[in-house]
Amino acid sequence: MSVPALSIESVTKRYGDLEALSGVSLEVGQGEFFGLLGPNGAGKTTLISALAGLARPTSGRLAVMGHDVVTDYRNARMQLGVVPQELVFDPFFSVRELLRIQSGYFGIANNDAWIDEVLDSLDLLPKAESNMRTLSGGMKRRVLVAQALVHRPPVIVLDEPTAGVDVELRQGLWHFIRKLNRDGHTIVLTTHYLEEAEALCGRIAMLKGGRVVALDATRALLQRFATHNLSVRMRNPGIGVALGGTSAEDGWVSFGFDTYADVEPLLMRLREAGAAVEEMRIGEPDLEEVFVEVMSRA
Ligand SMILES: Nc1ncnc2c1ncn2[C@@H]1O[C@H](COP(=O)(O)OP(=O)(O)OP(=O)(O)O)[C@@H](O)[C@H]1O
Repeated sequence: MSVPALSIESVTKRYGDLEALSGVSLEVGQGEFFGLLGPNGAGKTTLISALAGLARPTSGRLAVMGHDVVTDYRNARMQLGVVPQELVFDPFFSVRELLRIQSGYFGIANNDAWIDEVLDSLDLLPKAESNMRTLSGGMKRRVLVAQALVHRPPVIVLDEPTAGVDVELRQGLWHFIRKLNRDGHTIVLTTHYLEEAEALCGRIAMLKGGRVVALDATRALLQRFATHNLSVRMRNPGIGVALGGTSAEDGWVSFGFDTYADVEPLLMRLREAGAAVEEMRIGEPDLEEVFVEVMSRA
């Protein structure tokens, strides 16, 4: 068995009276595309800071590719690229200078060939000599991604990389990050865009109040919590309600169902009860429903 990309064991982080993380345990395997979801204040950024060695856990243990982030900090940090949420740069450097300085932090000299490759993949080559202060917000975000990659880390953590980013750039970023994942990198993503997490992540952990409240394959989460939905518009919606449906506007009545085999018997019962069906549509479960459900139960 290969060593896990991330191993997080019973991690607690206290800020004074506030417990930002309360015994978080999870493991992320090498090559996974993993989602870390949760409402504001759930502890996602705190967990990422602990992984990057920026916040020391009050108790528990974290390791990146088998290297403990406290006792073997340098090796752990070499294995990890973090794309932070905040856009903070020294405005006086050019993009290339910034990436050279970042390479220096990791003790890498003569990194220009790789820097050019990363800049090219992120469509930043034309801006390589521009000062950071002249870049747009979206370009700055791409520089953050480039910065996280200068030392070729096998594990990449992105903290809300698409917050406030336009559709085109968002798709470009995802294309790039998917490619990194296909090339073997482990990706951990936090996002408030649940559609994005659903499309990208193979497995998801949901955090609330510093605890893991759900942890499973994305597909399993969708199946476990969300039901499909059959909405039927009928002239006599009362019949649908009598059969267990929930009435909405304009004669629409909706029924939850678990598998498609349930649909036909449901339609038959409606027909037998004399319902005059005028229109119908089927809704698939989505991660947003699951998220709302998990958060309300936790
Ligand atoms: N340096 C700090 N000092 C004191 N409290 C902090 C500190 N950093 C975070 N917290 C608190 O810890 C809790 C978790 O915050 P964190 O930023 O990890 O949440 P998050 O899940 O990343 O939220 P968001 O989705 O808003 O980014 C919050 O209540 C926050 O106020």
